[in-house]
Amino acid sequence: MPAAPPDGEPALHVESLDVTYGRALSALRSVSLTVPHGGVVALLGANGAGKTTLLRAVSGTLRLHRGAITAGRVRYGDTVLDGRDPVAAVRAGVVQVPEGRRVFAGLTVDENLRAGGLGLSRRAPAQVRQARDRVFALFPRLAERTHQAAGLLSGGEQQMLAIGRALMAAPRLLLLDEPSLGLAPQMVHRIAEVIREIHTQGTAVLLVEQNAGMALSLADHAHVLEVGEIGLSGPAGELARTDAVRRLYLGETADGQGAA
Ligand SMILES: Nc1ncnc2c1ncn2[C@@H]1O[C@H](COP(=O)(O)OP(=O)(O)OP(=O)(O)O)[C@@H](O)[C@H]1O
Repeated sequence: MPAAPPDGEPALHVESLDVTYGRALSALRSVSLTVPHGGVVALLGANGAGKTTLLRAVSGTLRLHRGAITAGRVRYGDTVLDGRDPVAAVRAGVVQVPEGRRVFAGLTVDENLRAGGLGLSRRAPAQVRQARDRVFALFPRLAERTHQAAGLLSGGEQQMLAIGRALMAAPRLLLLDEPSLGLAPQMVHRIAEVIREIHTQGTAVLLVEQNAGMALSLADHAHVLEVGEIGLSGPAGELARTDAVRRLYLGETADGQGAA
């Protein structure tokens, strides 16, 4: 892995990015943002705004979905990422947890975790053990279920496993796509705590969330995507106070009350 930039310095650079699917569908237009080393950045937006597409462009999984970068570029430090090579992204230290907590249902918890470092050059068993210990410290429930088939875990536990599997690659930047989707409030709270802990341990996070309240409480900085373009950007606390974000994403009515 290349050397990390100093804390707080931009590490991920998305520069004037255009992405299309197939020949015609333009999903992102001239999107620019940065994620600082060790920072948390939230990406909000309505369904279909292009949030997942942006994560795919960074994690190198665009091509799997017939998408391509047609202008601009993505780089992590000095490494240019072309949207087509997930292994290059993992080697640069960038790992995505896809939406829908896709775990290997027929494999055990332990086997799922072992799959997490694949693509990296062979690591010493001690390094793998260290990565797994870190995951188990964050998610004691997984430690109690190492030999259980992942498909038998609850939804929240599967989300923990999906995050844990990504952490096995010891990322510098974790891309999280809707980690709270479909989870009970208590589990959403737990996932938020875990994201905070991951950040405290020095991993940067780019967080896509429909739960804007949670995302803005975790992030330093946030962007709102509107139909493929960045509409609003700013410090998370400031964005949370803008009328548009309060109404559209935090469920407040025009008189400032919470929606029923
Ligand atoms: N594989 C694909 N092929 C064609 N079009 C796609 C593909 N994936 C996404 N799109 C389109 O690209 C646009 C952006 O979709 P994307 O999934 O990135 O949005 P999103 O903000 O993540 O939405 P959601 O919150 O619903 O997941 C949408 O118009 C969507 O229909």
